[in-house]
Amino acid sequence: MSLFGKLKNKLFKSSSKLDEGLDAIVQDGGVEEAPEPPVEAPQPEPVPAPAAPVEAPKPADTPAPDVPQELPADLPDTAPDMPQPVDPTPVQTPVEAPQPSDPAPDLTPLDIPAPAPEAPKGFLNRLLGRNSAAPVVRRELDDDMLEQLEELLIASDMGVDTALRVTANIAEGRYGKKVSVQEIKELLAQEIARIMEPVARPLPLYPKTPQVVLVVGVNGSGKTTTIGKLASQFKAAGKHVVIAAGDTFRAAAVEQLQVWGDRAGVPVLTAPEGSDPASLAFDAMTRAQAEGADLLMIDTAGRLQNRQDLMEELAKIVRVIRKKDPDAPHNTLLVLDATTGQNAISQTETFQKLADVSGLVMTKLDGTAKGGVLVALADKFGLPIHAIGVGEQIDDLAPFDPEEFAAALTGLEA
Ligand SMILES: Nc1nc2c(ncn2[C@@H]2O[C@H](COP(=O)(O)OP(=O)(O)OP(=O)(O)O)[C@@H](O)[C@H]2O)c(=O)[nH]1
Repeated sequence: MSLFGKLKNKLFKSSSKLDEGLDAIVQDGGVEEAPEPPVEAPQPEPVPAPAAPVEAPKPADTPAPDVPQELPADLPDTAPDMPQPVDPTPVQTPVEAPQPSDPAPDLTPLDIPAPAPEAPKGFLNRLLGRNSAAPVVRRELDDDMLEQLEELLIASDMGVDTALRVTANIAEGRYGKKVSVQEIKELLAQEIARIMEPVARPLPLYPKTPQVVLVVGVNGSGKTTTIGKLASQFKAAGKHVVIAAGDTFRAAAVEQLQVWGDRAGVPVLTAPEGSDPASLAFDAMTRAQAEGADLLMIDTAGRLQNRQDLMEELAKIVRVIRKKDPDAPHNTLLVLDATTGQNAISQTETFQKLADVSGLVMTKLDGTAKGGVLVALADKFGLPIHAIGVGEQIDDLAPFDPEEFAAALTGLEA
């Protein structure tokens, strides 16, 4: 299965709440209606007989057009949202994160047949056993329905403000009209994709190295795993990566990061338990500069129980690495766990006060029904979403694709 197919499947697990809720809303008070009459293919105009006989070309002589049958239907020509390799010539503007030079085997599926060209309308439905003449339930988009919709979006963690605005946008110009489940899903997916589009941006890469990426987030949000996955992607793209295990207070956290460093084939700098994380960050910066590393990723502690301590710790790390490079850290990634729902909002607020957060990675989007919080985050903070975690394996970090996400969240079938 392709990476995108896999991602979609994983994300679809998160859709059930919204998906089922939308079905229920339209069914509730909806009326079964006869389907629209099938659209007939236009008949060619009768052509008047030519005055003189014209020899028609023999179809047998014409070679059949070479129609590719094996194109992967769900793969783009290039992976537009995947991180792109960096041009070695220095550039002033940030460039996107690199794409692994060794594409995962998942990226080359060839067994998904492309739909036959020129298929008549309804052909696919008939092929899939869907009766295009089956009645469709439609419900009038009235106050009751809009209220139910708002409640559903709020329950799906989109947040009150976002839910109200999305519902209002859906109602605009359609109030009093009848909509089917498919139509409401399409409208909702469009609204969600529109909100998410501006924040879907890969981690920018800068020509100046080492680029320092400070990784923050509460314990258990997936920082270690995300650092390991990112390191593996950058390493595969030919980047020299160094990791600093900055959560020096927990031996288990350091060990875990070493495991991920080994998996990614990237060195992990550690310091004795309880030592100063800022001192480790300074040493790591020295080593990264000496080795000509492209990226230095610094893990940090996530103890929100004592915010003052954590704030001072993060501030000290930043002060110290700025002695080596006044522009560092170049990115401060906040890692959020999607399964925490609305907590992700308060965590973002808190970490924005503790550190200069420049972008987000949302983990554990596989198998959660709380993916809606991403919409609220995008709407409220507008921070770039660099990547999403969709599993515990090293290749389970994907670029964020707003349309795919919106379709998965609403249960919209392609
Ligand atoms: N299903 C799933 N699990 C994930 C994902 N990302 C991380 N995890 C799991 O979440 C748990 C916590 O991840 P860590 O990377 O250790 O989190 P952390 O923020 O470093 O936590 P501390 O080490 O406690 O600070 C682990 O069991 C990971 O396997 C993801 O995208 N999907």
